[in-house]
Amino acid sequence: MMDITLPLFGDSVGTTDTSGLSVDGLVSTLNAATPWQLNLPARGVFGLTGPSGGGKSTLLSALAGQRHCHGNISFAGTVWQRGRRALATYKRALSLGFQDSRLFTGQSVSDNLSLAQRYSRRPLPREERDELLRAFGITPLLHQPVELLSGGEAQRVALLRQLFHNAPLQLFDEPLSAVGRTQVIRYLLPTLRDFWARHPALVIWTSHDFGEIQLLAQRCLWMNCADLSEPLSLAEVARFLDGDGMGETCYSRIEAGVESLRDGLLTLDLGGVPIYADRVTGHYRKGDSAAFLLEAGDISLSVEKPGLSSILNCLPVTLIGKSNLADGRIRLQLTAAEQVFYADISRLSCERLQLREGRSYFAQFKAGNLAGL
Ligand SMILES: Nc1ncnc2c1ncn2[C@@H]1O[C@H](COP(=O)(O)OP(=O)(O)OP(=O)(O)O)[C@@H](O)[C@H]1O
Repeated sequence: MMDITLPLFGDSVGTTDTSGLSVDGLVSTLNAATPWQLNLPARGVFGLTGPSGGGKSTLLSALAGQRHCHGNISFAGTVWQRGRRALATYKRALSLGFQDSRLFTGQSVSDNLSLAQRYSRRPLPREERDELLRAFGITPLLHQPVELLSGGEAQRVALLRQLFHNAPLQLFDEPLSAVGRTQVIRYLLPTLRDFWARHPALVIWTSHDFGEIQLLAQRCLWMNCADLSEPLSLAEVARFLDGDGMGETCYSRIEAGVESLRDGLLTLDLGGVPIYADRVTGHYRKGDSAAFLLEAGDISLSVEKPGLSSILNCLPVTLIGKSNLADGRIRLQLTAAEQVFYADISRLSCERLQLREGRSYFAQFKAGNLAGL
């Protein structure tokens, strides 16, 4: 995974004036009927999701030059593919990470990471590498042969290897699918967000876990039956996922302004209402915008303002929609501060509270239920 950018085939066809990623009429064995078109800026995190077998991995390997295809690809002003002529993978300024980690066997964790750093054109300072090793829980594993790592450990090392390489285009193919969800949402995703804020790159993050994408990306590509969408809003993709039956656990993504962070307790401002999150590990400054996930099952609703409670968060909301879930519960669509989110409650609660669309209620949730901060 060397990070060398060269004009392709000499100066005659080598450069374009596009600074980001430009894909035009790209065809692999999978998508003759729907050539891929894609234009992304040089910086930003984009999700990529869609049904299994839709072609996501094929697209990533085509971008990396690891899959036979024809069409045009350029990145940062350099042509990577024109027609059937393609620049070798190692000459593209990218890294590609796989679900099955693909670490270099016969070497230790430390050897794998050192190699990525040696071939990086944007190497990280020592202190930052040490901090990432700690955040990813890799420090105690540094001298282990990679063959002895568990699936989740190997994925964390592989992801770290990509961060150490720090390429301008970073492609990820379900890189955290074997890592426990709590570790991913509470520690790894906030660390990644901090990392790309410090080291901007174009990142394409493929996952079946839409929660991961909601926490990392502002926009998302949808791939179904080899048909690639343009970058869509997260709300648009959430609608596809609902239609596809993939969204079993319903998370809402909410953004709020940072007020303060003291002793792991983060105070946020959501439309003038203070919201609290505890056990927060990311770096936040007053005035930042912070995004978090709230699971629909973690919200309770009251008709009247609740009294003093150990549940720190109490948000005035308006009910804008109700739908029946297959398991008998009711999914409520709520709005506050011009943001929409969901709460799942029992049918009995819905009847007892006599919930009506257009009316105002109080949504309560614990400080520990705000995930991803
Ligand atoms: N090397 C290959 N040879 C032949 N067919 C392949 C090969 N790799 C993938 N395919 C097929 O291409 C289609 C798209 O596969 P791909 O792995 O790109 O989908 P995906 O969206 O990444 O799926 P998933 O979400 O399950 O990882 C599938 O029907 C798959 O069986």
